[in-house]
Amino acid sequence: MNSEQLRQALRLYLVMGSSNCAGADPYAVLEAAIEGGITMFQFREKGAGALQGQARLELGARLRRLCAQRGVPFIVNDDERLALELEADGIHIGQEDAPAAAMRRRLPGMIVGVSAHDLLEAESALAAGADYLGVGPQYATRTKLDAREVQGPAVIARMRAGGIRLPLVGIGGIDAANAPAVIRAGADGVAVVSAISQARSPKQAAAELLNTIKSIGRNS
Ligand SMILES: Cc1ncc(COP(=O)(O)OP(=O)(O)O)c(N)n1
Ligand SMILES: Cc1ncsc1CCOP(=O)(O)O
Ligand SMILES: [Mg+2]
Repeated sequence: MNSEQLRQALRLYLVMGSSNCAGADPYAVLEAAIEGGITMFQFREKGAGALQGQARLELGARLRRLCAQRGVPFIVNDDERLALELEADGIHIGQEDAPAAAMRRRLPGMIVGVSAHDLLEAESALAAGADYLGVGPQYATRTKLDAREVQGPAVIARMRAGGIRLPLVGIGGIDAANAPAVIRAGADGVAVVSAISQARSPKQAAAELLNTIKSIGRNS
């Protein structure tokens, strides 16, 4: 996937694990979200109540197959071994995870996404060979209890003004109402958990977010 294709894939990025689905079946939630138009998926089986071991692997394999059937890139959060086992399209790592340069070397051909909270981290991720950045939390989030301070879209504008041209998504507390500010600040797309996975209709929520993003267009 070239950088322009990756920008397109990042437009509406669903990040989700079984504990984010308010009791609903994660397979059904992902299927509905794909019907609504999500363009990328990250398997993030993390936090209280998350599946472990074989159950985690089995759910990951089912979600991976669904993404492959529907042509949606499948990314694994944090776990290099799981990414290899599931033949993922990529991995997403944060500042507290394995170094991006090592992932780049050890997972040839995979997309490597890196979390960045400021211009310095964005520059380091770029130097380490990151393919895209996840920047947040943009707004208050109840999904990630150890999230850093809320940054607001201004952090994305600062990265763009500082010369960061990498494909980039905002994450954290994003919904259809505030997504336009994130895109206008220079993001290629938005990454969301609860706005889709906990919506009454994940399909409708995804479709509404995608329409909103399309109506703004890209700025970077
Ligand atoms: C697209 C995207 N951006 C940021 C993150 C957060 O990653 P990280 O900081 O490693 O935190 P955890 O998700 O691992 O708790 C992400 N997962 N995806
Ligand atoms: C994984 C992650 N990284 C920064 S905020 C966040 C959680 C975003 O979840 P939500 O979209 O429900 O606020
Ligand atoms: Mg992580």
